[in-house]
Amino acid sequence: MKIGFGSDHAAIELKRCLFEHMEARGFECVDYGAYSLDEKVDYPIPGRTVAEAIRRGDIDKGVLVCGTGVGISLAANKVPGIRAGVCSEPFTAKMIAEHNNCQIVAMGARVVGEELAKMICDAFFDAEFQGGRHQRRVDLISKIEEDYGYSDAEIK
Ligand SMILES: O=C(CO)[C@H](O)[C@H](O)[C@H](O)COP(=O)(O)O
Repeated sequence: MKIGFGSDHAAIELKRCLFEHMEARGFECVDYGAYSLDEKVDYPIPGRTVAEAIRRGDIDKGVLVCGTGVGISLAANKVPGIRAGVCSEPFTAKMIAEHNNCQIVAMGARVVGEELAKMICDAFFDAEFQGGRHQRRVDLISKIEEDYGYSDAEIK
C-alpha cells in the first residue's frame, strides 16, 4: 500500500509525524507538501494534489491535514471518485474505511494531538471496506457524480 500525505501550512508538523509513523509501520509513503513552515499553502492545493494522485493510481490512499481537516477534505472530495472523511477519534476513522470506502482520512492539527492522530491513522489503515449494503450506498454517492456528468472527467 502506497500512502500520500498532504497538508497546508497549519499542519506540516502533524503531517511529518504521521508520515514517520506510517513509514515505521512499513507503508510506502509519499509527501506531497506543504514542505516549509515559512510559506503559507492554501489547503485546496494539497487536498487536490493528493486526491488526483489517488485518481491517477499513483498512490492507493491518503492522509490530509489542515487546521481542522475540513477545508482540505472539501477540496479532495471535489475530485471525482474520491471520498475523504474528517476524523477526530478512531471509531469514525474505522467506519469511514469499513462503511464509506474512503480513500482519504483527514484530520485537524488544531483539533487532535499527535498521539490521537496516530491512533486515528492506525484505525483507518487497519480497517477494510465491508461491501454489501455499504457498496450500494457508496454507489449512490458515485451516481451523484455520474448524474452531474463529471464522474469520468479528465484530470486538468
Ligand atoms: O481550512 C481550514 C479549515 O477547514 C484549515 O483550518 C486551514 O488550515 C486554516 O484556514 C488556515 O488558517 P490560517 O489562519 O491561514 O493559518
